[in-house]
Amino acid sequence: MKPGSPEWDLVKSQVREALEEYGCFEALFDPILELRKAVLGALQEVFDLPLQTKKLCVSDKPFRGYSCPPSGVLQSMTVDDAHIAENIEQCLTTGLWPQGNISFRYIKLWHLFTQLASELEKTILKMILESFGLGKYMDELTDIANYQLRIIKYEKPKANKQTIGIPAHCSDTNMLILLYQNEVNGLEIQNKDGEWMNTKWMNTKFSPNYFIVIIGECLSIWLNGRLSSPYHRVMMKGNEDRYSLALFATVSGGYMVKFPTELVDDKNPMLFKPHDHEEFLNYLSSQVAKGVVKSGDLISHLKTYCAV
Ligand SMILES: O=C(O)CCC(=O)C(=O)O
Ligand SMILES: [Fe+2]
Repeated sequence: MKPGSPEWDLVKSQVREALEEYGCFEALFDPILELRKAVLGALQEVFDLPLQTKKLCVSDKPFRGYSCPPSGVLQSMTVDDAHIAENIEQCLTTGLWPQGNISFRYIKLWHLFTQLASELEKTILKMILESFGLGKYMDELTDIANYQLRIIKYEKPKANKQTIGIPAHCSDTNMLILLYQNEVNGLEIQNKDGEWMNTKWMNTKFSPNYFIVIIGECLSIWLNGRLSSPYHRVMMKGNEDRYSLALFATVSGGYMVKFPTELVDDKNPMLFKPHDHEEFLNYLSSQVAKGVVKSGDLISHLKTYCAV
């Protein structure tokens, strides 16, 4: 799709409409089909490793590395700047397979996945910016982009009872989230009337070539509150494990997230102070450590942090 073509303009207006109404949409993206089997197979192999091995995937930055919250339903591994293959290599090779070998296949796969998904993300971001007449900021936001890749496993419920995979939250503190999953549905997104819509609502038949795209808090703040991040959660039922890959497109530390002046006028006062995103994550992590912030909190920590 060429920027400026009639098709581009049509999709751009659909993206804007969907984000205003739901804060999310489904994007069909065929190039991902080539990687699907290998990428999902690799996820399964990684999460099948012993717990002590997975725990070796660590990071000195908060909310990266291996994580397994107490519920035991969910496990995840997050790599920062995953568009740089060495970062995936460092997480997998030094952490999980010090002897190399097997990990090189995964590095290539996840790097390719990140590259493909980030291309899609850039197209979507460009459409969003253009729809607000802010296309000139695209280069700046591309320069400071950080693509975090999170791989996630949700255990199938025990005793066939529905369980919570991730509690409801609207607090993904990034620009855009692109979610890709195996055939086990479970993601639910809340609409403006407070009703939970599952992925079936978005796609009556599961299709292996789609991403769910959700707007994150950081972009909502950058847009001075013009679009909002929807509450979403993962509910597990049935007798199969769910695997998903989340590409969190975020901003690099050191960059001050500040909305463009075009978005402020007499009718639209400034709602948020500029912030350095990495500083915010350090602050949030200290609040989690103190027990002040808990998983399942229904507030937007970033918006509270930046509110004027
Ligand atoms: O796995 C999914 O589909 C959702 C993941 C999610 O919402 C998150 O990691 O914040
Ligand atoms: Fe989320």
